[in-house]
Amino acid sequence: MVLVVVMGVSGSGKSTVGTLLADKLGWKFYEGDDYHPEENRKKMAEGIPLTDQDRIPWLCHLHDILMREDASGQSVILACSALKKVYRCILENGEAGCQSLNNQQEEKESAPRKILFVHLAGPIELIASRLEKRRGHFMPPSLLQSQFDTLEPPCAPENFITVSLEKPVSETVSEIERHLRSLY
Ligand SMILES: Nc1ncnc2c1ncn2[C@@H]1O[C@H](COP(=O)(O)OP(=O)(O)O)[C@@H](O)[C@H]1O
Ligand SMILES: O=C(O)[C@H](O)[C@@H](O)[C@H](O)[C@H](O)COP(=O)(O)O
Repeated sequence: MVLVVVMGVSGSGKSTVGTLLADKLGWKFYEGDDYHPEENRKKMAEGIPLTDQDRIPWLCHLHDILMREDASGQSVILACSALKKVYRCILENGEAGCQSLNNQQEEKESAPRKILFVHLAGPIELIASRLEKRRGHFMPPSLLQSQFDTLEPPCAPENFITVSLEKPVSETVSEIERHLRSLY
C-alpha cells in the first residue's frame, strides 16, 4: 500500500493539497493537526513553539495510524509538518526504530522506505501572506519563523519529492499525482 506524508511548515498547504490529492486518488486522508493533544494546541495558540518532547508522542501516534492502515491494505495521505529528519524517522519506524534522537547513525539506512514524503516548499513571505488571510485556525502566523528555523528539508537517502507551493493547488496536486502514478 502507498503511504504519502505531505509535509512542510505551517501554512505551506499540506491540508489543502493533501485533501484534494486524497479525493482525486480515492485514498484515505488524515489531518495530523487533529491528533495533537490539547496541551500542544494550547501552546501553539499562545505562540509557543513545540519541542521534541511535545511532538514525539504525537508522531508515534501518527506512526501507529499509518502502520495500521498499511496492514489493512489502505493507501493513505497524511498531512503532517514532519519538520525534522528524526520526526520523519519516527513516522516511518516508530520511536524504537530511531534509537537515539541525536544519533542519526542509528537509523537503519538500508531498511526499505515505505513512506513517500512530499515536501511543499516555498518562500516565507508568500506563506506568511497566506497565513495572514487564513481564518479559524489555532496556529498564529507569528510561529512561522520558528517553523522555518526547525525545518530540516528532506535529503538523500530519504524517500521524498519537493514540490513548489507557489503554483495553483490543482497544478501541485497533478504534479504529485503524476509522480505517484510513475511509481506505482
Ligand atoms: N497553492 C496555493 N495557492 C494559494 N493559496 C494556497 C495554496 N496552498 C494553500 N493555500 C492557502 O494557504 C493557507 C494555508 O494552507 P493550509 O492547507 O491550511 O496549510 P497547512 O495545512 O500546511 O498549514 C490556506 O488558507 C490555503 O487556502
Ligand atoms: O510540528 C509542529 O510544530 C506543528 O505540527 C505545526 O507544524 C503545525 O503546522 C501546526 O499543527 C499548525 O497547523 P498547520 O500546519 O495546519 O498550520
